[in-house]
Amino acid sequence: MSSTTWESARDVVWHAGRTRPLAAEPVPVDRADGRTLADAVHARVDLPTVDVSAMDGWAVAGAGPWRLDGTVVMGAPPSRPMRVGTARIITTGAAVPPGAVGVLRAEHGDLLPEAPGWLRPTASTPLAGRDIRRRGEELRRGEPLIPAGARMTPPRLALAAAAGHDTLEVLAAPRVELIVTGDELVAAGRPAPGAVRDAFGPSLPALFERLGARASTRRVPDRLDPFIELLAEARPDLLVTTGGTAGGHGDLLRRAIVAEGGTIDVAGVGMRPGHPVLFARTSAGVPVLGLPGNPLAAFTCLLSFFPPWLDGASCRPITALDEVAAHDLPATGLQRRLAPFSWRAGRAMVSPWAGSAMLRGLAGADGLLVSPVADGEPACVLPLPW
Ligand SMILES: Nc1nc2c(c(=O)[nH]1)N[C@H]1C(S)=C(S)[C@@H](COP(=O)(O)OP(=O)(O)OC[C@H]3O[C@@H](n4cnc5c(N)ncnc54)[C@H](O)[C@@H]3O)O[C@H]1N2
Ligand code: MOO
Repeated sequence: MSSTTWESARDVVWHAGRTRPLAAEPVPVDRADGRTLADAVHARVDLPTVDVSAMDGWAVAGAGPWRLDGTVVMGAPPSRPMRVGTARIITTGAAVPPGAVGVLRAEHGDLLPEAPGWLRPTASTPLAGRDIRRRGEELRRGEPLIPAGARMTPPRLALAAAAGHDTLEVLAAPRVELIVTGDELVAAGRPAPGAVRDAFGPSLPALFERLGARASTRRVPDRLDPFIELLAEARPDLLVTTGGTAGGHGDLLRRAIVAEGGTIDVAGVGMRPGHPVLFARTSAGVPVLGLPGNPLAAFTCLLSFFPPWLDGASCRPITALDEVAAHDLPATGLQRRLAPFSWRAGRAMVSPWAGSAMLRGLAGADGLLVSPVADGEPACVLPLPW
């Protein structure tokens, strides 16, 4: 299969995710922050559940002065009906008794010193319906509140709890199996001249965690047989490999996928760095994202293709990217260039360390810029999850 455009490759990966959605599981509301909803959340009650006071003061019936007639108990259902000419002490959020015309704020009334137990207004504000939050004015029972595929945030947790939910159906965190190849790699210490310290083992699991996934990591020798065996046995939601993608004599991944009986959907993408990236499925249908070994290329590919895969597997549309008009990345046609950038005076400025094998640019960047197709067009921004 020949090289695919960056956009089409993101679509292919999204569709692959969509055909194998993540499993759903119930979690208590207070454990659901950051999780993705498997089902839409609907209101289980009207909010407010009854007419409630919006202020501290008195619920009043008829025009003043009023005779004081007790206190509304906070959190209790609406109390006995009020008679015209009476007032009841009420606090913010307490149920307004039937028969009340409105709420007189504490600062707008006075207890009469000459007539204990009587209240008079001190401001001439109309009282009909005043400072009452009506039952269901925020939401109605059965109304959809948060759509399936949305990520839970603290205010969404608050909304779900307020609407009566104890548990939520969320998607299981995707299980990623990360396979790091490269016999030249050393796992610890200061690399000797010519040696290469493994940059992915310590960083990509953390990146997956930030993207909402759980990764386990394995090192595999640069030999075909163990790789084929691994592909045949792997059952994660997504298998991610690093290295061995380029079309030279190594080309370990492509040969292993074909030998295992898998299917290659994307063999190379019109992007730099990252053009040898590969997307495939094993014979058991497990999706495989093959990242190039060059460090920046691996990151540009992961940040280009993992989020669309996760959007698909979470049954939501592909997340649209922000655009930036003020940037210094030249147009490169359908062959996109991706570069770490920083904001300077409102302009996205590309890092001088944007080479495929470099890490220094990304380590200090605000985002990754994707070059426009034609001059004068905005560039788009791949957000960084840190
Ligand atoms: N004949 C060709 N050679 C290359 C091509 C090509 O099209 N034809 N493409 C170049 C591009 S572009 C890239 S990107 C790389 C992709 O290489 P591979 O995916 O095959 O990866 P390796 O050969 O295993 O490694 C490349 C490079 O990256 C270093 N590396 C690998 N893993 C790690 C790691 N975990 N931590 C740090 N550095 C790592 C590795 O040592 C190599 O230096 O191919 C070009 N060549
Ligand atoms: O695609 Mo390569 O990643 O330019 O170095």
